[in-house]
Amino acid sequence: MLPTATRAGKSLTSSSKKWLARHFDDPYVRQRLSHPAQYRSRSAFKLLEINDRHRRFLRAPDVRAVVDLGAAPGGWSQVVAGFMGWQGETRANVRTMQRSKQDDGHWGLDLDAPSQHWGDSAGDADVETGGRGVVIAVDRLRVAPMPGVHTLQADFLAPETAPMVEAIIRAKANPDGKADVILSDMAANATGNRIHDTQDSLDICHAVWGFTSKHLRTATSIGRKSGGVLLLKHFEHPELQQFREIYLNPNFHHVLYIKPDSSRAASREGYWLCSGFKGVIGTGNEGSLE
Ligand SMILES: C[S@@+](CC[C@H](N)C(=O)[O-])C[C@H]1O[C@@H](n2cnc3c(N)ncnc32)[C@H](O)[C@@H]1O
Repeated sequence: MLPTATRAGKSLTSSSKKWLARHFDDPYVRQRLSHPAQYRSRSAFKLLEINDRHRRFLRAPDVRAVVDLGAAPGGWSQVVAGFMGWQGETRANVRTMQRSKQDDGHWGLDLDAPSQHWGDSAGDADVETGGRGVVIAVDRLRVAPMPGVHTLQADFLAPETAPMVEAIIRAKANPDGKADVILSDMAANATGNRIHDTQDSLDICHAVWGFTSKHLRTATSIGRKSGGVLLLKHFEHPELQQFREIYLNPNFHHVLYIKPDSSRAASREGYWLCSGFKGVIGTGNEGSLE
């Protein structure tokens, strides 16, 4: 069935109509809408593809703390929580999704509902099955609760956010305040101005790197040479390439550029999959596994 927005096409501008036509023609959007996991976003397929093709870093049984930055509406968090053995949607969420699906046929989530800053799914756990570890989902937008995922609605570029994320990691049975995997799918709204958009992407990459240098577990502490993984979205540009050379290449055993098939060809986005974190001297996160 066509989404309500499409059925109400008369009130849309021609560019919105074109966007909707492209959107619902997209095989990954179709896959999302029919997939039994009810992924909240098309982006979920990017993470599944990256994980399947490259080292299956999310499947390692020693992964017990994952930070998902730019998590809304929650597709990546769903994928990770699934790998950690968390299953199901909270009953309240299923109701919200069913209602929203009827209402807008789009994301399937009520993003305007009141925010749950320190969301703990335990109270809604009647449809979930228990997994191991925790996913911490951070976004400026609300991420509706799901089993195994703790949500924080905050701007990651604000200085007070990183300490809040660290506090959640510590509170969730990781007293060292460190995560095994850090994912960032954060992207500022594109303006079309190349200089502006490049600067936004650089700002995000710097903020994520600042957090990673202090809070990603090292390969040494995990005991695996490929342990300690950062997946970082960025926009392709020579300045971003420089960022990679200065901050990522020296501090990880492997850094791989990935443009998933599921990423739209017209988009300048790409991902760096960085594995085997060596630790950074002077951040309190030293150590290497040579
Ligand atoms: C492509 S979407 C992420 C999709 C998500 N990975 C999923 O699978 O559902 C990018 C997200 O980054 C978020 N974002 C952008 N800048 C941010 C910031 N400074 N702090 C927090 N979130 C941010 C946006 O709100 C948006 O939800």
